[in-house]
Amino acid sequence: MFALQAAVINFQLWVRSETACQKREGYLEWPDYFMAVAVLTAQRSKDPNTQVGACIVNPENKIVGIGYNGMPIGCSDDVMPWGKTASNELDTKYPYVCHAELNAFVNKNSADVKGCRIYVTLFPCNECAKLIIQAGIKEVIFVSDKNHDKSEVKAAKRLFDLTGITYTRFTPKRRQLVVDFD
Ligand SMILES: Nc1ccn([C@H]2C[C@H](O)[C@@H](COP(=O)(O)O)O2)c(=O)n1
Ligand SMILES: [Zn+2]
Repeated sequence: MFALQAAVINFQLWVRSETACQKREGYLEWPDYFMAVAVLTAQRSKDPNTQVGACIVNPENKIVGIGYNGMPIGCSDDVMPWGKTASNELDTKYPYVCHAELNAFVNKNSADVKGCRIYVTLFPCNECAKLIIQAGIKEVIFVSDKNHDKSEVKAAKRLFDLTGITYTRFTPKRRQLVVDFD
């Protein structure tokens, strides 16, 4: 009788420790993680209207570059214009602001980005599409396509189609990810 009880107890301990050795559930999966990095990076932007973030990821799921839209280095955010319209186009942000994708390439920490994918919060314009193609990026994952009717975006899609670069709207696994410093 005593021997039998001991055997039962041991078995229960084994079951409990097996459960504890399972991997954690609800962890952040790669796509949500990379897009969250792009979204968080966009929060660095000083653009009062549209904040964009980009995150370049290599085939080994390593982040090799991140960027957000901002004025060139040395051009004070407090002096440069941030408006969309002005009587003179030179007094708007457009001729000066560096796009998030451009900054992600410039900030890259690897020799090249061939075969990488880029996570962007806004669909790339034609100028960024050219950079994406020339750099050897194979896949674009985007959140917003709010400028889909603009020729910059239409041209970007034409370039991607011609060069076989895929572009996919991001479908998150989870709707919200809270960063809580508390
Ligand atoms: N793929 C893109 C498209 C745009 N941007 C930047 C450029 C501007 O700072 C802003 C767009 O401003 P809006 O015309 O919406 O007032 O977004 C970028 O970084 N990447
Ligand atoms: Zn662009």
